[in-house]
Amino acid sequence: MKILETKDLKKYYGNGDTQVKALDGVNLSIEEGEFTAVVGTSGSGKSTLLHMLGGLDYATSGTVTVAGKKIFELNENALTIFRRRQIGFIFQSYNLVPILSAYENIVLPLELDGRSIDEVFVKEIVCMLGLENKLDNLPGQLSGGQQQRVAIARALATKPAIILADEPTGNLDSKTTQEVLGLLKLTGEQFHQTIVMITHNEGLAQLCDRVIHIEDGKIVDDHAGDELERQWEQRDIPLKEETSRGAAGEVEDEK
Ligand SMILES: Nc1ncnc2c1ncn2[C@@H]1O[C@H](COP(=O)(O)OP(=O)(O)OP(=O)(O)O)[C@@H](O)[C@H]1O
Repeated sequence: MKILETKDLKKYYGNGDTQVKALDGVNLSIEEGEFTAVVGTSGSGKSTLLHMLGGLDYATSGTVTVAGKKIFELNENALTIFRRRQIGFIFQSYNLVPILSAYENIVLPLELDGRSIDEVFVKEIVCMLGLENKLDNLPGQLSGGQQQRVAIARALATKPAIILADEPTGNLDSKTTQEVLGLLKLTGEQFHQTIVMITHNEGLAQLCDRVIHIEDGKIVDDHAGDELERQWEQRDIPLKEETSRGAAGEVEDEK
């Protein structure tokens, strides 16, 4: 089932000579349960695309349809509620509330939405992510990898239609990156989640079901992930080095 679709999606910033076409006609269709990586050089439009998919901002033109709903037809209040219920966000900087425990952070979006907490489901997520002994810790008492696992649990707990991850392992060392990404994949599969992840790391992108390359606000390539790379958990192979943020050519060469 198609869970996410964009049609001729455009986002322009500014006017006249200084206008930036951050997204310039993106057509994208994502099936439920797919784990998609969005790769591109700095300034190519990745974050703008994620913001549009998550309804954090309105587009200049075009549509985004999430779970059958054209999100830009919603007014700001309705969009906020839709976002809270249907989108799970995972950011590079974790974005946990420092004065709340790991458990309180995980269930916060449910509480903000006045929803009851499915304790059995939350426990299942927490156990899969290996957080059962860390639930009382404040974020400051957790490692970066643990904090990101809390953020993954928080994103999963609301059972959103899609999870959007912006460089979720950007602040982690390579070993923790593998661990956290492996857990994101595993929990995504277990709970049949649809995940769209921005990354600069071509090696990480190849672990996903699908890899989309974006340049100058346009999709320039869209292909399946590397089947061999995706079996890295069993083979314990090192990931490819991170691609350069600045060089468009290197991303192309990596394919
Ligand atoms: N609020 C804004 N106002 C004006 N221009 C913006 C704004 N947000 C983004 N841009 C511009 O839109 C283009 C795409 O930016 P975007 O942040 O989507 O790129 P990105 O691929 O995520 O980059 P990075 O990898 O460096 O985070 C850039 O040229 C950027 O300068």
